[in-house]
Amino acid sequence: MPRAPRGTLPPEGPTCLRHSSNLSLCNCHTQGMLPCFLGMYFMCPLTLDQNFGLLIFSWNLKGPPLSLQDSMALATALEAQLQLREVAGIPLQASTVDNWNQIQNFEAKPDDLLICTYPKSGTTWIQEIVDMIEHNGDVEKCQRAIIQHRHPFIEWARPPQPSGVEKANAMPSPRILRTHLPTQLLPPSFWENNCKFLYVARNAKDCMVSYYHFQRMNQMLPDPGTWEEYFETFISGKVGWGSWYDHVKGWWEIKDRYQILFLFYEDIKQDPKHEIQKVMQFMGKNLDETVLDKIVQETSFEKMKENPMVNRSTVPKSILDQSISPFMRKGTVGDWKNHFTVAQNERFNEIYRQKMEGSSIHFTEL
Ligand SMILES: Nc1ncnc2c1ncn2[C@@H]1O[C@H](COP(=O)(O)O)[C@@H](OP(=O)(O)O)[C@H]1O
Ligand SMILES: N[C@@H](Cc1ccc(Oc2ccc(OS(=O)(=O)O)c(I)c2)c(I)c1)C(=O)O
Repeated sequence: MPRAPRGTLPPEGPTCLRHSSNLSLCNCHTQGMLPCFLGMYFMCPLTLDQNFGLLIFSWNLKGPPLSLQDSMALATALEAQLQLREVAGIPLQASTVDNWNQIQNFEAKPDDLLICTYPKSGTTWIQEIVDMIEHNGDVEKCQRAIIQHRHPFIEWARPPQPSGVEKANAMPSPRILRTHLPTQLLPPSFWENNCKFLYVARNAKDCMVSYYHFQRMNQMLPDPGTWEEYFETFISGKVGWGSWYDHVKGWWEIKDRYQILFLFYEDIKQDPKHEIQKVMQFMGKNLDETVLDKIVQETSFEKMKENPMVNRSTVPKSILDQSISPFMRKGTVGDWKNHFTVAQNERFNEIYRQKMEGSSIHFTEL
């Protein structure tokens, strides 16, 4: 089905993509037969992933068709939702910013474990590892829900669906939660309750590449533009959850002051059993060798790519278009070498040196 490029409106106004006609003329909207969704590049999906549902306006028009002017105004409002907004200089989703008070007032509990990552650092991977450890390697228990719903995402908000905070509040303890927030934006109660934090860092170059392909396929995010353009966007930190450098430095700097297990994607890749053992000990669990081996196997990239509970295949194509780039894309270390030019690499290395100056963090890949 043809789709208007992100961030632009077709000249005739928004379109009902289900029926490929102008929204204001489309019968399904005017007769109130269907709960319909404003067109543009939103595809009237009826099976939206819960997390994204409220991005999209829904209505049942029983009255006269929308005028071109009204439909343009609605489309503009929707487009505004796609833009990131800032909290203390960090770009976040608009709906997260609207819900900021609730997020900041979240009441953590002392036995909470918070999975923390910069986007595209292996969040899904560590979530699956943690879930398998929590459930003693029981694959069926880990199939109870898609991974997005297993560990509440504390800054996620899509009213009127329950927010990440509301989901966490409804969850029995001990809770496992997740966030992409940098340290300075974390709800203070996590520090006050001396919670456990599990941070996974991934080298900046592979993160950039992974985020670029994710923005290409995620229809709810601004189009990343060309690779050259995205290179600048990423370096300047104008992406969701802000600058990679500040995020990683921030968590690294405080790791010895709190209960933080700081892991590297590259280490998990190189020796998964060893790193999974560290996670197990941090969680206060003791699993025997055979269970550990099973967890290594079940959380391999190859297995997870085929697992519908983690590979995002349940998310509609109108949101995550995996024909553009799969969510489980490559899962390797060093894919940046297939993207960076020699000049980009030299420039990146110099910027990296400046931004990371004074930090003792060391990545095996960089
Ligand atoms: N089991 C696994 N092993 C290695 N990488 C994995 C993995 N599961 C997911 N990933 C990778 O983690 C990245 C997604 O991170 P997140 O879950 O934080 O969004 C993707 O990287 P690539 O785009 O480089 O393939 C994805 O392929
Ligand atoms: N600005 C909007 C829309 C919006 C929608 C999606 C979105 O992207 C992401 C959501 C979740 C993510 O984390 S993860 O679940 O994949 O780990 C990521 I990375 C990107 C964003 I940013 C914004 C709104 O406010 O509604």
